[in-house]
Amino acid sequence: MIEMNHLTKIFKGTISVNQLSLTIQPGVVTGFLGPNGAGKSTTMKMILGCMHPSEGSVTIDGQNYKNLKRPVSKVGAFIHADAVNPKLTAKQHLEIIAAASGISGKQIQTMLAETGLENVTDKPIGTFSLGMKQRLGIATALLGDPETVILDEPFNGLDVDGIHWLRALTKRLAREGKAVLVSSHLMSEMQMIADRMIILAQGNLIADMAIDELAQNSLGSFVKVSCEDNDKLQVFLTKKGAEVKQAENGELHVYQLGKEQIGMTAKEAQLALYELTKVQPSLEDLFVELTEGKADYVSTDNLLTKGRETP
Ligand SMILES: Nc1ncnc2c1ncn2[C@@H]1O[C@H](COP(=O)(O)OP(=O)(O)OP(=O)(O)O)[C@@H](O)[C@H]1O
Repeated sequence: MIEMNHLTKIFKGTISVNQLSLTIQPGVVTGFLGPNGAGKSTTMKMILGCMHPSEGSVTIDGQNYKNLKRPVSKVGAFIHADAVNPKLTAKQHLEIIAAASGISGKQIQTMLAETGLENVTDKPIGTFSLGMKQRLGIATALLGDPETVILDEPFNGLDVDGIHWLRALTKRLAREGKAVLVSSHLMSEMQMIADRMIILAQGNLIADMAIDELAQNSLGSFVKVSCEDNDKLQVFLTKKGAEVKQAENGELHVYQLGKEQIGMTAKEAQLALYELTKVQPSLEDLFVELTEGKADYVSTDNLLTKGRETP
């Protein structure tokens, strides 16, 4: 489990991560979503002790990363596909890490099989495609069978098979009870795998909720309605307190009233309904809605009094 408490990073007066207080729970896949420069990588680097917070703190199972007794069994991370020596083979790369961390050779074979790299174990990493390097990075992260798994943009460069494989893998890791934090720009991908979603924009927390909750809380969900006289129904629905927008094709998009209430209102107005469909916005719609106008950089004045820091 990862716990952040007012976690903040300031680079030369600019806030990159602003007062994040969050918990990444075991047993679930938590999606970490945000546009370029939102602060996802900076947050992950602070979790992993590669960067010092300017303010606040972050712990893994109650400890700072540097105080963890056997870090490989606590947390495994994939941050950069290129953070490897290209002259080494995949097997040599994993052997070096395993030797340094007291991990058995059997576990190397398991990870090579798990990540689909069995046939290229003896090839230099420099000859690998981006997708193969991603797989190797994930194998490295999982080598110590860690309780917490952090994957930064793991879907980059994966082909269709790789995407399916990674979806299944992240879900399985969560089912095994691990805390799985996955960052991505790909909202559709996050929708497929995440149980919970953390959304950042310009370092600020925009949302931290279960996927279902996120969709329900959105003002964007509505009921699509069509009947024999849409104009007449619109008048009736507005009287009941609904907000109604008429689309270009004439159908009504009804907010703040449920399907049953809309159906009863149509019955009252003696109108035959042709369509009554609840429309949940996609994660992409939600993201636009949640970040709109809320992502401006906040003033750094207060934080700057507590110091500025470079990495
Ligand atoms: N070492 C650094 N020095 C100065 N500014 C930095 C440094 N690292 C990150 N930043 C700034 O912090 C902000 C957040 O960057 P970060 O890489 O964490 O975002 P991100 O959400 O991971 O984006 P991306 O998906 O593009 O990698 C950006 O404005 C970035 O320019």
